[in-house]
Amino acid sequence: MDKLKFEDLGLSKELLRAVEDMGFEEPSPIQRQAIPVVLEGKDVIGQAQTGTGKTAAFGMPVLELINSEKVLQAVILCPTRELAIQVAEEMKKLGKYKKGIEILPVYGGQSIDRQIKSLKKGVHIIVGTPGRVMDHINRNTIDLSKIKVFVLDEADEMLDMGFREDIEFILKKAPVERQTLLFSATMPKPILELTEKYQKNPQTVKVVHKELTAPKIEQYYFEVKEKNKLDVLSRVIDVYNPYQSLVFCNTKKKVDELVDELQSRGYAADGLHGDMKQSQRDKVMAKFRKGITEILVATDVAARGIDVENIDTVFNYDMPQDEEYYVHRIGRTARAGKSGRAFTFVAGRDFYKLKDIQRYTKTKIIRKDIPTIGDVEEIKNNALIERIKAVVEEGGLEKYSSIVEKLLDEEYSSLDVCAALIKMLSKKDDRVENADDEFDFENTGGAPGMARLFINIGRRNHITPKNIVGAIAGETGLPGKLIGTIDIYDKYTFVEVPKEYASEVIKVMKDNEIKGNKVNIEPANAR
Ligand SMILES: Nc1ncnc2c1ncn2[C@@H]1O[C@H](COP(=O)(O)OP(=O)(O)OP(=O)(O)O)[C@@H](O)[C@H]1O
Ligand SMILES: [Mg+2]
Repeated sequence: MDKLKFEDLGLSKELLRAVEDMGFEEPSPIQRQAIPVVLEGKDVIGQAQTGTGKTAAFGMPVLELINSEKVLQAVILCPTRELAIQVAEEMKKLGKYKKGIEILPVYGGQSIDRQIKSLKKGVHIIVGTPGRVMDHINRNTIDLSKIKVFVLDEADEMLDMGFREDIEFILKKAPVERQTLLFSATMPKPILELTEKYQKNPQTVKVVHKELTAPKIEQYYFEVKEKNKLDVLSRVIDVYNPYQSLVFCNTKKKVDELVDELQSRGYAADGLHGDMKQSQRDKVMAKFRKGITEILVATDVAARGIDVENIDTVFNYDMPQDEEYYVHRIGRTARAGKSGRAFTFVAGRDFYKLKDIQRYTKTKIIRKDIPTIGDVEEIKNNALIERIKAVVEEGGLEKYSSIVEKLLDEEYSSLDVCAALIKMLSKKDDRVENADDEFDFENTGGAPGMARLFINIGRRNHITPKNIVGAIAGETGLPGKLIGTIDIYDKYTFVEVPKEYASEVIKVMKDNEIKGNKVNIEPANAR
């Protein structure tokens, strides 16, 4: 069975040529198994891991099942607009040599008039989202009476409660003798029971694996506190240096916030969610596909089906709501035989969900230590050393030598001069100075609700408790009465501040000055 080539699957030479153009050397297992069954005219439930070519597994036989008569013969439904666009693109590539076959993506947010114009010209296959397809049915601009084949990509998602009514409405408009194909990486039982209703003697084509997730994804988790997620994300990105990554949040608001924060830290990040205008969504996707955007922060709108070649890392910044979503989210990496990594942030009660996910996917998600500031620095230093070496190797430095000589004449050592230059260089892209995730304010010995902080002020000649409270209040905007100093010793003091402000106080006061004395501040239990 595994020896079957594209030529053995009963496909026309037009499709074989297209597949060759696309660089597919041999069919993937789901393609080997599903294509002949669909060509035989059977209904199919196709399940195979993410990134294993399910699109072509239904796309190729769909293209073979239709003829050039100018009527709508196939409908492919997808849960999101981005996926509809992508699947239509792949279908167009596959159908490149099938002359006179028109394929049209039909999705919300795009001018309906323009779609109607295109539909009027005669279209053989539409790839659409349920809402917009329904809209066209109601306007009589789509006629399903000649439909031969119907595909639900991401079938479980499409048949989930949210989409079911729309799907049923659409399916009822198609002839009963049509073929119905369902594809997804996940097929939860309740959905399988439902398929009876929509299919006739469906044949299940399941590429069996022990685990549900794609095999080449290394799966890790970090134990984090909610408030430290941003710093942990920055550190992990700095240390692992992903080529392109996808970061999943559970809400649109969180996506917007995280994008702002990442951008202000200097990362090439962008966001994608359902509240954005379609033109904006299209721009974001185009920039991400081109590799201009390195980090795409998204809601689950990007979880299913999206195929971007260079995503090597997926972050579950928020724990996915259900097990299936974990599978689809991390499946945005390690596609078509490549490898990838998935990092899941586990905060508090998420731990129980993590266990459920592992049970469902039959995989082990391995705990990883959060990179320390030291790790980040080491990586950055190494990168800097490499950069400097490369510049030295490149040569052409004569022009700058005279400046160095001038400095050396002034009795600075060459070591001092170099160190100063490196300091100037690395200040530019220092994104993690404020990282604070190591702080634990639970056992600082403060009064209830308060965190006890240790402050070292060096030579604190004329510093009084009032000075300290005043400085902290002034710098942080925290009401002075909330801050209680405990004791001033020779060179250090303890301060108590409300726990929820403690990390902010440390951030703001660190490397600050009180009466001309440098402040060093940390939780009392960190010493
Ligand atoms: N036979 C093949 N050989 C090489 N690459 C292939 C082959 N078939 C498909 N691909 C490529 O593999 C990638 C993943 O395919 P596709 O998007 O169809 O996966 P999928 O199984 O639908 O995944 P998901 O469950 O995430 O939707 C695409 O870039 C596709 O072009
Ligand atoms: Mg797919």
